[in-house]
Amino acid sequence: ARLYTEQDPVVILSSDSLKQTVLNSSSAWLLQFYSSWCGHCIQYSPTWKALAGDVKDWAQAIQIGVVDCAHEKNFDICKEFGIHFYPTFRYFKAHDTTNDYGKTYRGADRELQTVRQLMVNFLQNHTKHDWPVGCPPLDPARSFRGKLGMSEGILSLMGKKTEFYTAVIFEDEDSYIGREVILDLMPYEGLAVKRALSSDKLLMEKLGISSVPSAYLFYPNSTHTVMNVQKRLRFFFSSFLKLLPGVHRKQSTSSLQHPQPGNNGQGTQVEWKEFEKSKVYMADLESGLHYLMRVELATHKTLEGEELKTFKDFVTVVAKLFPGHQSVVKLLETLLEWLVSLPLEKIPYDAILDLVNNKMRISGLYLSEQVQWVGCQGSSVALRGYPCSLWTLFHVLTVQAANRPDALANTGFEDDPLAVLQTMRRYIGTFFGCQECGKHFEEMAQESLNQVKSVDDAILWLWRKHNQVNARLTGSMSQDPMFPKTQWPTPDLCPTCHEEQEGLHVWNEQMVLAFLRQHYGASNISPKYSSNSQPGPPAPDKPKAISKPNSNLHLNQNLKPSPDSAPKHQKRSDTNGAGQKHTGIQIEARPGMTILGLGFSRVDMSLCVFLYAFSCVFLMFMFFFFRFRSKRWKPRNYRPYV
Ligand SMILES: Cc1cc2nc3c(=O)[nH]c(=O)nc-3n(C[C@H](O)[C@H](O)[C@H](O)COP(=O)(O)OP(=O)(O)OC[C@H]3O[C@@H](n4cnc5c(N)ncnc54)[C@H](O)[C@@H]3O)c2cc1C
Repeated sequence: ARLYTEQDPVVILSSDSLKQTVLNSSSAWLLQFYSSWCGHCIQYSPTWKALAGDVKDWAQAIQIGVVDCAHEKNFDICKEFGIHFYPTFRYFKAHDTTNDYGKTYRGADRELQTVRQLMVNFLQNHTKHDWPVGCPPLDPARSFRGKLGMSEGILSLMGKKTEFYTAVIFEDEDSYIGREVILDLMPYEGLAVKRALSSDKLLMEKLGISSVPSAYLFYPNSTHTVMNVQKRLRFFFSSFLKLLPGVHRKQSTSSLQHPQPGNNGQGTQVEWKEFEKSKVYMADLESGLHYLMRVELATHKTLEGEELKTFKDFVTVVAKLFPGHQSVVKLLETLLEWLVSLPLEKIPYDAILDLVNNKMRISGLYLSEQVQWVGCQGSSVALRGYPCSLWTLFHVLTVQAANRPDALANTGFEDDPLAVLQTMRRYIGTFFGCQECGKHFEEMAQESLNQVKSVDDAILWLWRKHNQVNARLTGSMSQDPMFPKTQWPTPDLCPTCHEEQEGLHVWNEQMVLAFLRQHYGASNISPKYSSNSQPGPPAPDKPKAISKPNSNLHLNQNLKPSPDSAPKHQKRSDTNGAGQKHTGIQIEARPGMTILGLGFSRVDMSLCVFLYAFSCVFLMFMFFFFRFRSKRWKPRNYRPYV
């Protein structure tokens, strides 16, 4: 199942329901945008469920919801809300009509109590104009103004018959108990709960309160006394009050709770695909690339500075090393050419998406939009998938860098054994949705990446670090019970990788290296289940010619890369282009293209060419016509005496 189900006390939101639920709502909202593949989201889900259960009586004031950004249905909405990392926590004020995308909580402390207290603070940030319907005042009791302020208000209850109980929680100013008890009792009728501060000495003295927190109760029959609870804790105060005779839960509360939209169409049944453990599946790599390009990166509205550089380097490495189907490789190469030929320092991601989606309809470019996890499929839709495919992709790339030493020539990465790992490090640190994973990975890189001196070292470094992560996550909640985290490759996959020395298990790293080169080599990648398999077979493991940028491909031929903006490797590839093989990309008659944001149809383009040719012919004709006329005119009008 997905991380959250209808049985959980959270409201599951999706693209269909998110906006109409949280914008202009009568209550405030605290949403968690998560990704079901993100280990930290998985680990955090029990806390979030516990929090939602703990504050479910606060629903008239503030509600807890979740949005799964890994669900295809929610890709666009998560992009629109600018969700870059998971989990992202967003608050939405009640009655907010500004259509904004909420306020992000960036604190590192996500403990239940901290988040609950933040919810209280957030509620108090409302003004009296946008105060959530049904939420009682949370400020210290001062509703009756008089010379003595709040004391008089509460003291005026003494000896007075009322229709309901009034409970007053005495506490220090920074304590949350009073406000939490007020919110806990919100759906109950027959009593009012107020908060008073220990700084109100007069009131404390009059009611005989000597320590805080404590509670004082005014009965409807005008009697009053200190509330006698076993422990002065929120739960004890709240339970005591809920059990008072005559105090009932209001009938209508449940109707204010949001209906769970029938699993949101988030089907949990996925057909199981048979696969071999000893193979790598192209479908996983392509699904991973699809998710990376169209979902993970697409949450960034624009790419500039370091982000743009990281993206360009990532595309360079993948375009040159990805042993995929020609259609995918061509798409990556086209993207790379386009990126390096653009003089822009800032690129709107939508423009990149247009290319990834081949809006220009260049023949033979295609990356499937279908997600097909095979070797990376999980026993439930919430497990494995994307992070598994990302590991697989980078293992494949480290092996490709070793198997095809010339592949990165003229890219600025030639002879750099760290090309793939540094690119991965920067990608994971900059774009990977699981920020905590990125931090751990960065720590590992800082610790030992400088020890990598060859492409073989790079293969082994990534293998070691992946095993380190496996060891850390063994038994964690993100572990799929069907695919337990182990030190990999297991003896059944590679018996010679394992040895024993003095009764201790040791790796035979030479064997591990040989195994990794075979396992992640192009010939071990199965095309089974790949939606891209039709356009052409996967590229073989042989060295590939370096592509010479095809000038026809430049979206804007007038724009030459400025010396500063064109990356070093591109400048080199331009000058060394002679003798290099053509990428083989053929441009079909294009039905349309976009130049500087203006769309041109095929008819527009044909008209331009036609008019251009016609005006040339016309000008030439005019030139010869007048020249001929002037020659004839001169002798006829020659007057020697003038
Ligand atoms: C860079 C990175 C850092 C991450 N950090 C964290 C983290 O800090 N906390 C967290 O909860 N999750 C983290 N994740 C996610 C986590 O590592 C898993 O990817 C996720 O839990 C899915 O696990 P899985 O069972 O599919 O196997 P994965 O660990 O994703 O492995 C995928 C496949 O790679 C192969 N494999 C396994 N081990 C190795 C190895 N040592 N060398 C080569 N191939 C191997 C196996 O065939 C396996 O099926 C991270 C992911 C990435 C990409």
